Amino acid sequence: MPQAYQSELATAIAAVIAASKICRAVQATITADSLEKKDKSPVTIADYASQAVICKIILDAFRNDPIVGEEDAGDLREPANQLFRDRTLHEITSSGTPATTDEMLAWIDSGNHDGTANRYWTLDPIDGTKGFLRKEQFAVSLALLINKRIEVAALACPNLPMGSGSGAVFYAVRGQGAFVIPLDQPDAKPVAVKVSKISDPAQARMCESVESGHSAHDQSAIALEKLGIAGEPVRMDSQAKYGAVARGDAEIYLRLPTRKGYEEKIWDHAGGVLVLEEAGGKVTDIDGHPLDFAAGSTLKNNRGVVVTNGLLHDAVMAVVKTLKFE
Ligand SMILES: Nc1ncnc2c1ncn2[C@@H]1O[C@H](COP(=O)(O)O)[C@@H](OP(=O)(O)O)[C@H]1O
Ligand SMILES: [Mg+2]
Ligand SMILES: [Mg+2]
Ligand SMILES: [Mg+2]
Repeated sequence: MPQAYQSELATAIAAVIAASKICRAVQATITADSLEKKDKSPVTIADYASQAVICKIILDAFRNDPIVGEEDAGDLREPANQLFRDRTLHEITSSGTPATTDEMLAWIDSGNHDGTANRYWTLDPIDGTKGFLRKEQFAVSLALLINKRIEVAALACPNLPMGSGSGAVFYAVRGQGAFVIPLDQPDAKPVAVKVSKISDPAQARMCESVESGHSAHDQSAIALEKLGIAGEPVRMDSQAKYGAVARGDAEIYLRLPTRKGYEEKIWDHAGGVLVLEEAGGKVTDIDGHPLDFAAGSTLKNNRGVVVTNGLLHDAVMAVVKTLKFE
């Protein structure tokens, strides 16, 4: 029997690779250049160009598929942002995708679905925009959800070490395992991705967001101490943290709530979660509940995220339950 979702997987991998190349080109040239969105978070020409190109590739292959993307073209349509808009178009066309301004804006806005369909993609065109601006880690994350379950994921981490170079593309289909290929050699033999076998909490390595506004660093420090882990957590932007736990570079990724009422976005997790689970890892919220991807575009039924290699999950949860949050 042919394996399920092979054409979706091939499309997803091609899309995140095409977008990663644009992001890399922009990251090599920008000097802290971003617009501020209404929620005060930054967005760059690369976020927009990545979303445009990925939406185009998905729609060329699966014309009727809804896409729940992080960005929309509202700000780009503002007359005041013409230069920003033109530079975004320039990045897209110079990557080899001919486009008019109207086509570009329409591709970006095709990512405006709300996550209520039976089948849809969710896209984070640049996850970790703050890391991208610091020229550190970021990810391009794409996942296909069917009947509210993640079935296919492609997660490109252009700056993550990979062999002797950098740039890793993780991917997974539910039930088929997780794999990684080098971003610059997509035809290389895929390598199976597996979590580490460490089961002693004191030996574990923990990662968390660089941004203390995205994850409570004071609480994770307490968790480290209670688990008996010496040293500092590794701070890293984006869903590269899911890749790091999936391939055994770390055993724990904590994302602890910093403020009441924040709802995690599905595009910040879907790609990473399937890769992690197919690599043998486990993810829940801080109460030990599974992440609920059936609630629209946010994980509104969950608070925080606890990721482990599976073996350490109970030990980590026992400590997380003693922490104090807003
Ligand atoms: N208060 C908050 N708590 C948790 N995550 C938040 C947050 N405010 C913003 N974020 C999300 O944190 C993501 C980055 O995660 P990390 O800090 O692990 O790199 C951002 O994704 P984008 O960079 O795609 O906007 C954004 O969606
Ligand atoms: Mg953002
Ligand atoms: Mg994100
Ligand atoms: Mg983003």
